[in-house]
Amino acid sequence: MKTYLVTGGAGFIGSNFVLYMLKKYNDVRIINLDKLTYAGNLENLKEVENNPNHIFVQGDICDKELVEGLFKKYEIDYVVNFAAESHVDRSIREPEVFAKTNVLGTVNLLNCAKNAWETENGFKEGVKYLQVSTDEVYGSLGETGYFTETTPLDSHSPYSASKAGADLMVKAYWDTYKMPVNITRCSNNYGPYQFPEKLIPLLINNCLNHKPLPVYGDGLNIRDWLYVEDHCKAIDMVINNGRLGEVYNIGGHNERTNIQIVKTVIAYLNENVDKEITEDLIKFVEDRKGHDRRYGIDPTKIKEELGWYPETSFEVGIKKTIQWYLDNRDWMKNVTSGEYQKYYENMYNNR
Ligand SMILES: Cc1cn([C@H]2C[C@H](O)[C@@H](COP(=O)(O)OP(=O)(O)O[C@H]3O[C@H](CO)[C@@H](O)[C@H](O)[C@H]3O)O2)c(=O)[nH]c1=O
Repeated sequence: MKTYLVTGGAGFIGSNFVLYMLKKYNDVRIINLDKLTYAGNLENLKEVENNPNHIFVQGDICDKELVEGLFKKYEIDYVVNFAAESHVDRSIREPEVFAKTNVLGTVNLLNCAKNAWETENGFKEGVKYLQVSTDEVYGSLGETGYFTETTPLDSHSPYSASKAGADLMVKAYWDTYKMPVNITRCSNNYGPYQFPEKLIPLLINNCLNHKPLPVYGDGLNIRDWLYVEDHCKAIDMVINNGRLGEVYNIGGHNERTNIQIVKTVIAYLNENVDKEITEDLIKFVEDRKGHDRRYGIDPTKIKEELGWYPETSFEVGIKKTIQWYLDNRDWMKNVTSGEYQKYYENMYNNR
């Protein structure tokens, strides 16, 4: 039995990872540490609520005593750090919280892991710290070319700067102490349980409520979309087989302009749900400050070294995703109303 400390496991990618791992393996135990900010939701984990291999702990990755306590209480083999403030627009308004959670939180996790895992001759056998990072640390591409693992870091937003800072701390623990680590850098994820501040669920939510669809700038910025389950599969592979100290880029090779995404969502909902959902809802608005023009990942390294490939094409993934939000309208209502958060805060405070 391997024990994982998964941080941010009630958030979008984190909860998908927890569900993926518990479905795939009977012999893993997951300690799920999540602060339950606005973007984390225990509703995402309902399927594993009664699974004895899933232990939920509400708390902050910056809390040294708490994290140290988890290492003392459980024999942790792997740390997978999903916990992060992740929304670029928010980071432009309030950068401090991004520096605190993303950089200092990562340092705290690294340090607690190091203290627990270090032996007289190095590190315990088989342990690993995996940092879940982002392609945004590489900055913005022109019309051609792709990010590879050797592309220099050139982050622009406070969000991506905080993620780059965290990545450099992880690298420092490898370079300085030879602590076993990996860093993964993914492109834009989409799928179930994504908080509707991010483009795709925001579009779905607004369409269903006949609200305008805000498109930043000219709508021609490009993102490389990755179905979240394919990302989870890649992380599992990197934990098990990634070469120590290495970075792996994870991307679906699905580049789309934002306006293409907007039109795809409208077309699906118009055809399947409501004829009043039309392109008239599109509203071009002021551009995001420092808006990166294009992200595109070259996933050759993870494909060649670990045999990873994305299983879900964008055409299939986007339909599955929209349908999931249609089938889970209560989830959308709960996460946007904050009701769920209050309910669970009470529940955990009363334990
Ligand atoms: C929310 C929103 C976004 N946009 C644009 C901005 C971007 O070009 C694109 C996608 O925006 P977002 O969904 O906020 O995602 P983006 O800024 O690319 O960053 C995401 O993808 C990154 C990976 O590339 C992750 O590291 C970030 O945590 C994640 O938030 O859509 C709009 O035009 N209108 C909107 O209302």
